[in-house]
Amino acid sequence: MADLASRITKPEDAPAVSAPETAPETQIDGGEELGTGLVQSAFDVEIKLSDLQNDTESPLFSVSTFEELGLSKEINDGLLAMNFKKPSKVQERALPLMLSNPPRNMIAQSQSGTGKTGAFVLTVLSRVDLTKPTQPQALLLAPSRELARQIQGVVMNIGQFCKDLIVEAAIPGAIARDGAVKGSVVVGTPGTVIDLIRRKQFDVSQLKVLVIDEADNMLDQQGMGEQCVRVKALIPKSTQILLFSATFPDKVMTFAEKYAPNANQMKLRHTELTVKGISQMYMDCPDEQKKYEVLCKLYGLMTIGSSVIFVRTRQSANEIQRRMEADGHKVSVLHGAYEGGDRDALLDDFRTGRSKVLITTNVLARGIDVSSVSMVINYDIPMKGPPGKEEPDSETYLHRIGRTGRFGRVGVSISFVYDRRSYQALTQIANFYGIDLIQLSPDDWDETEKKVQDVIKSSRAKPDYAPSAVAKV
Ligand SMILES: Nc1ncnc2c1ncn2[C@@H]1O[C@H](COP(=O)(O)OP(=O)(O)OP(=O)(O)O)[C@@H](O)[C@H]1O
Repeated sequence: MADLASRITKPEDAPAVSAPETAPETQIDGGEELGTGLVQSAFDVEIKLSDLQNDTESPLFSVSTFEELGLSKEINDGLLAMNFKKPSKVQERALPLMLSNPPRNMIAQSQSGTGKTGAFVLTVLSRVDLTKPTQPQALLLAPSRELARQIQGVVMNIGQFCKDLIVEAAIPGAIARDGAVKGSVVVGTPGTVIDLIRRKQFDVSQLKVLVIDEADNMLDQQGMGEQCVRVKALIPKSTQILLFSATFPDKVMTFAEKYAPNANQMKLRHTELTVKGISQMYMDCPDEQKKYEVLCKLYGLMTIGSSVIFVRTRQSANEIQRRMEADGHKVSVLHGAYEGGDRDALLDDFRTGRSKVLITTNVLARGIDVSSVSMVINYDIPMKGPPGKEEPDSETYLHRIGRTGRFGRVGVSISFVYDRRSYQALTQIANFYGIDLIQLSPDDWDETEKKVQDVIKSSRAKPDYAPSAVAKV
C-alpha cells in the first residue's frame, strides 16, 4: 500500500504526527460483543467535570453558580434535575448580558458541545410570561428538524418545573393545516415558520425573543439567509435577537452584526475553536475505492461506543449502508431523502443506543448532541462552493467532529484522505485551526487500534486538554 508521502509532496506545514493524550484514570473498563461485527462499548463512565470546570483555560470554566445568575427557583430546579451543577463559560458570561434590561441583542460564539443551548434556553425561559401559556413569546430557529426537536426537548427539560410551559415545534408535519401554534415557546425550522406565519396560524405579534442557533449557517446567503431575513421582517421590531454558533466566518459575522444590531458579542479566534478533548486523526487510504475496506476494518477491530460517519452525498450514504449491512454490520442511515417521521425514529434509535453507527450527510453535522458518540469519521472531507470551484469547508469540519467530545468528554475524529486533493484540503483545514493531526496508517492496524483506543477508553478530557480560549465580551 503506497504511503501518502510517496504519492504527494507533504507541505512544510502538513499535519504533524503526535501521540494522543489520554485520561485513563477516569475509566472503568469493559466491553461487550454485539455479535454484529461491531463491538459495543460498555464503559461505565465516571463523569467528573469538576476538574475541568475549575480550569481557567477551559471553555467549561466558571466562577459562579447558576443561583448567582439570578434565575427563578423553577428554572434552578430544572437545572438540578438535569445535573447541571455549574454554568460553562458561555453560560456564565452570556447570560447576564442576555438577561439585562432593556433587552440587548447578543452574538455568541463558543466551541462545540460547551452549552450554548443551555445559555439561550435559560434566557428564553426567563423572558416568557407563563400567565399567557398559549401566546407565542419566544421563537427559536434551527437549520434541521432534528436540531429543532432536540432544542424543544432541552426547553422542556430545563423548564420541567415551570408551570404551564408549552413548547411547540414548528417543523414539517407538526402543526395541522388548520391548527394554531399555541405555546409560549416555539422551536422550528425557517421554512415551516414562515409558512405558519403567512397562513396566520402563528401569531408572532407578542414575540419578545428570537434565537437563531447555528447562526452562521442560518444567515448564510447561500443557505437560509433569505428566510431568516423574512422571519425578522414579520416579527416585532423590539424583539431581542440572540445569535449562537461555534463558527462565525468573517463574511457572515458582518451580516450577523446587521441582523442583530448593537449586539453584545462573545467571539473566539480560529485557533481557539477546536475542543482539545477531541483527538483529531487522519487515515491515509491507498485510493478512493479502498476507503470502504479501511472503514470496515476500523469497525471490525475497534471497541467503539456510538459513532457517526459523514459522507458527501445521500447516494454514498445509502451505498455504504448497503455494503456494511451485507458485510454483517448493523448501521443506520439518515439524510434529507427520508420523511420526517422516519428521520425522527432513526435519530431516536441512535440516541437511545438501539443503533450504534449512524451514516449521514451534512444534515446532521450541526448541533446534534448525543453524549455517547466517541468517534466521528469524515469519510469524505467536507467541501463547499459550486462544482469546479470547491474549497475545503472548515466550518462544517469543525461542526462534524464536534458531534463527539461533548462537554468535556473525549472522542476521536478520523478524516479519510486518499489523494493529493483530499490531503491538501485537510491540510488547509488543519492550518486554519492551527491543529496537529495524528496520522493513522492502514498498513499498521495494531498501531491504529492503539492510538484510537487510548483515547476512547477514557471518559473525560484532562483539564489540560482544554483550549486556551478566553472569550472576549
Ligand atoms: N452547565 C452544564 N453542566 C453540565 N452539562 C451541561 C451544562 N450545559 C450543557 N451541558 C450539556 O453539555 C452538552 C452539550 O451542550 P450543547 O448541546 O448546548 O452544546 P453546544 O455548545 O450547543 O454545541 P454545538 O456547537 O455542537 O451546537 C449537552 O449534553 C448538555 O446537556
